[in-house]
Amino acid sequence: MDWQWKLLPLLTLLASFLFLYYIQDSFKPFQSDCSLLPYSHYWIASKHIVTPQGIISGAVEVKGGNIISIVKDKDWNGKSKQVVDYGYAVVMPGLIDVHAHLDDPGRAEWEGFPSGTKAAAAGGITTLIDMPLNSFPSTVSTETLKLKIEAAEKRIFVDVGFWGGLVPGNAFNATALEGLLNAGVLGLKSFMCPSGINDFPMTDANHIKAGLSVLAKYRRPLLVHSEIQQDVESYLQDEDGDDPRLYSTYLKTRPPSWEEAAIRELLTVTKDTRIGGPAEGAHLHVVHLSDASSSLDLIKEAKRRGDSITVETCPHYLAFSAEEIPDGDTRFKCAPPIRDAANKENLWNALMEGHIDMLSSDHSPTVPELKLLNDGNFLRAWGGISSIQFVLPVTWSYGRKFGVTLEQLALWWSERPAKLAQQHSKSISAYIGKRLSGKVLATFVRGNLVYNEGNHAAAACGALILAT
Ligand SMILES: NC(=O)N[C@H]1NC(=O)NC1=O
Ligand SMILES: [Zn+2]
Ligand SMILES: [Zn+2]
Repeated sequence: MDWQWKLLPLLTLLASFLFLYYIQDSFKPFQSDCSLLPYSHYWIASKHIVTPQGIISGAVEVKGGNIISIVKDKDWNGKSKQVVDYGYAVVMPGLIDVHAHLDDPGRAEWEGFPSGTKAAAAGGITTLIDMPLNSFPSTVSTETLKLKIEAAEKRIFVDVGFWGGLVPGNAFNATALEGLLNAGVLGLKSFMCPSGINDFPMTDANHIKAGLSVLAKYRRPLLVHSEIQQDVESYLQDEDGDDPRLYSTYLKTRPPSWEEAAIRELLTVTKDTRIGGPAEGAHLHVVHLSDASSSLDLIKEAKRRGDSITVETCPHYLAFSAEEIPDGDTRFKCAPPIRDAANKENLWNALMEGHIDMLSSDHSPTVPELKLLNDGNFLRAWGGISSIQFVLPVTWSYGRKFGVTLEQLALWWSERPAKLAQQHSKSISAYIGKRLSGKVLATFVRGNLVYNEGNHAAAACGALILAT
């Protein structure tokens, strides 16, 4: 049913132009607030087009919202055609961000659907999957998903899908979970430590096991924030202990052993996802891995054993290191925390070697007041980094030292995330590649030029992506 649903807006568009199509030639300009381009049939030309068969010089033909052909220079004559020529700038698949917190409804002043999806478009992201927490209420039931959908409708500039929340209140209620999955969430997300959001309590291995058995039937993934509190006392210490304005004070409160403990616990459950196991068909995805040592080793071992498990990390763990975070600069506070430079290097190595499967933003903004920028108290400030607009240039800039290729960017940011969310990337974006450090020039979503050098399309024409 999925493809039919996606075709619907396309058909509407086609139907309205059908009459004109027959009396005019196919290059007839069309007027749509959805796109900054006045054509629905055109070619995107570039010397660097990232395709599954490697990088080519040529053009991508787009018609009625779909890519209908990709041609190499030698087979193409651009004359008398509608061409958007990006020269040496890179044309590549749009990014799919599987981990973003848009806080609409309920906390739209942190980030709303319009602002968040415009920032995504400016960053080359053409699809984002919204996390079930930080909005109010949290997305944990069919009713609360409906509120999300209502808040998003006609207000999104890129495509948006939703993860549902797995919480103690629904974990043992298969009917409730099935209702949520039937209503269209692409999978579920849970926390193994306090989430910082009151109506999103944490789950333990029993909740997760129960959730996975329902997800197995739907063949949809469970995403887990994998940290378990180890030493509550050090976590709670504050003024009486070390200086809360020092990043090192915060770092000590969330050691790698938290991640390791959570992943160790998760692996007791993921063994059920092996072929022939009781939860075959379910998949577990570890979000925002920060610890590149024991935690990563455990995941590698589970993959070798045949568990259905993947792992992501985020640009902030690849770009920053604990040593360089200035005192009181709580913009860098996130959980799990940014660790030392050696760990960052190991995360890059793991990514390059294929042990980390994909990247996501974990875009988790809030209002400046809750970041406590004046106090600079790392222990009390909101944990979460606002980043959605910058992830592609950041990955490219910091990855060059490690020899990152454009194909790898497409693998980590488009292909693997698409597989996790069971989406097929249809969209394309262009950004300046090798000669500069990487800047998104333009973003196309379903054939619409939604972002072009600082300008956004007038209308919010992103599609809602609901699982069927
Ligand atoms: N609630 C929420 O967004 N938490 C996120 N922030 C962060 O830094 N890590 C998270 O899991
Ligand atoms: Zn998290
Ligand atoms: Zn998150």
